Amino acid sequence: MLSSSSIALTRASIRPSASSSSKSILVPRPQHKRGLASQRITAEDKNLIPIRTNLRGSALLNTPRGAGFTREERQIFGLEGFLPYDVHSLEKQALRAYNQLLKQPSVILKHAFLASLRDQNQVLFYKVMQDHLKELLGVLYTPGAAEAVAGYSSLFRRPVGCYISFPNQDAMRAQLQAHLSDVNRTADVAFDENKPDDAIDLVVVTDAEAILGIGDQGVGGITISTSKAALYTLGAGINPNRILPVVLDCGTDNHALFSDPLYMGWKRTRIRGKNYDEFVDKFITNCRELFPNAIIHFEDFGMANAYRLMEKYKDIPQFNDDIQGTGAVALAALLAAIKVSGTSLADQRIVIYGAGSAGMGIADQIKDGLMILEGLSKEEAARRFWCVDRNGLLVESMGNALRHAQLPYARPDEEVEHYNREDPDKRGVWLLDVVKNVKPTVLIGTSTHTRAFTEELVKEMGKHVERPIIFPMSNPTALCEVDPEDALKWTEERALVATGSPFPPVQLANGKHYTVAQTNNALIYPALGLGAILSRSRTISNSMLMAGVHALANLSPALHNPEASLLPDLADVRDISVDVAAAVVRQAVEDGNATDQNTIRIVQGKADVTLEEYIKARMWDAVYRPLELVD
Ligand SMILES: NC(=O)c1ccc[n+]([C@@H]2O[C@H](COP(=O)([O-])OP(=O)(O)OC[C@H]3O[C@@H](n4cnc5c(N)ncnc54)[C@H](O)[C@@H]3O)[C@@H](O)[C@H]2O)c1
Ligand SMILES: O=C(O)C[C@H](O)C(=O)O
Ligand SMILES: [Mn+2]
Repeated sequence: MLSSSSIALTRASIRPSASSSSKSILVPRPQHKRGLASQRITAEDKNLIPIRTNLRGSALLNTPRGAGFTREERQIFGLEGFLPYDVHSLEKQALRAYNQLLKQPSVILKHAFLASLRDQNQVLFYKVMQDHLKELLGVLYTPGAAEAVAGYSSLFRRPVGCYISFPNQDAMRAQLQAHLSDVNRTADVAFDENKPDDAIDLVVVTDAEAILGIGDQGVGGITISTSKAALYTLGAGINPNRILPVVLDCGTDNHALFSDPLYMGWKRTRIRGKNYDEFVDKFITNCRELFPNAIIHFEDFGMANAYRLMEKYKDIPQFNDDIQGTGAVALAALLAAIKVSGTSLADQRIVIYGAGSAGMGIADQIKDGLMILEGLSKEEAARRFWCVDRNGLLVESMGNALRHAQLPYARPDEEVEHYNREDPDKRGVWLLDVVKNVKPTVLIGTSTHTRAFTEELVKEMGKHVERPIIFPMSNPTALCEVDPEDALKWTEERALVATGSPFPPVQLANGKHYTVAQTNNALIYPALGLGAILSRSRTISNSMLMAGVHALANLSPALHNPEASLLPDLADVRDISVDVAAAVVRQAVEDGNATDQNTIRIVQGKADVTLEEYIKARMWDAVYRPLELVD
């Protein structure tokens, strides 16, 4: 990503391709102009804008393109003796790298290969990923990332990202400043001048207490931050050099890590309470001061902290991906599913299994949908939900055992007294009882409880509803509540299914294939972030989220073909992101949240580019931009 306010090149100021002559590399720097002229830059032009570097010789190999350095660049930068003779295109390099990757025998080794490739040659890494996105997302991101996080300390080769550790917190500002200086030393940060306070657009931070469905992973959580960061680049073209992936090492309560002699994090039980709050607050305050334009993405915090922090920092540009990103993608899939089933949102009876961050985030987002789209009151909307957690259905008498976010959804105890129960002696009301009594139209899994949606349960649901909507959203794959193939089989193929992790298409009796939508927040968070960054939004509001939901739901293939996937393919995330980010930007402007004058003028129709063109022109591409020698 580049800073929208700092783009200042017009088409006329951009030189032809660097490979045309050695002189072209040495031409004087393009004239920088500020202001609205910059809106005319196009998606093609941006890749011809030179990267300026004062490095020479082998030092430049750290701004690597390996065999991709052109003949001219090799002469000018003194690289000839460092490289084999032949010049290889990025395409050829990508082919070689991909062939090497294929030789890795397991997902974890493939993940490690990709991590090394990213360290060695960022552009090549993104090119390989982009060329094989569908296949490699599952290696780099969910489910592959889970294994890499869990095995972090044994697999470690070199540090990536930013480690902020509780025992070192006194020097936190200096640590973050060191990262900022590092970013500012990176050649490919901005398309024009690199203003020191403008270099970081995005901070992706985890405290690693609730990584995917695999729990507390301590310092290994950095890999979820770096994986999510890579998705921002792949999915929304945010410049990878302008993203800071962070782990807040608050200790760990995972005893397996604790007793591992190779564990690399801080070997203490997790800090809690005041110590924790002050530590996080110090981090956020420093980020706001040092990176004033950056948005903050919270990832995989434990539920209690996740909700508290989201509320505490609601006035700054931040969001919690597990709560808000997941809620948004689930609502988009649900809007598509109800269209296919020919029902309305207000008609749904929704059972959520796993009332944690994701489950309650989904409930909140659907509740907002019911209020905005169907005109229901908050209370009426909340009555559409039955949430089941470890102790069974959430009911009012659970009192203090209910978490704050769960309170609106607790059912009156009288209601369940008359339930037919499998086992009336059990204290709680369990999922099967709930399904039998509620006869839900929608069943969502965010429980981490593998195969909890049993044959009996799914068949029971299918008895009462023509098109059961079943979203087993737990990640990674092994924790999914039901295999989509089973859900379809047990409902005579009537179910509308979407999962959090990728699943192959299911062959139907008629020989056709049912594509299972991957209802993963990766389909929306990159564009949400992009929209917030481009508009320099003061906050990330619910209405911006809802705008993103509608844009995503409108791209559902199922709207045109009821047999098609409920959501567009994650492999097309980059195109999807243009529409979603545009919707987010428009909403930010409409809400008065946007502060970037360029985007405001474009949305108001006062510029000669469309918002979509402008967004595409600001996306970072995996290409070798020409190099420009400076002293
Ligand atoms: N598809 C997506 O985009 C997406 C996004 C976020 C989270 N998730 C997945 O959702 C799952 C939960 O994540 P989270 O962040 O909400 O975690 P969380 O820990 O906040 O929530 C999990 C909840 O499930 C409950 N639970 C655990 N075991 C249970 C059981 N056997 N029966 C009933 N309830 C049980 C827990 O008590 C907790 O309330 C994870 O697998 C995660 O990967 C998916
Ligand atoms: O990381 C993912 O795959 C989605 C989500 O944020 C999760 O925690 O499972
Ligand atoms: Mn997550």
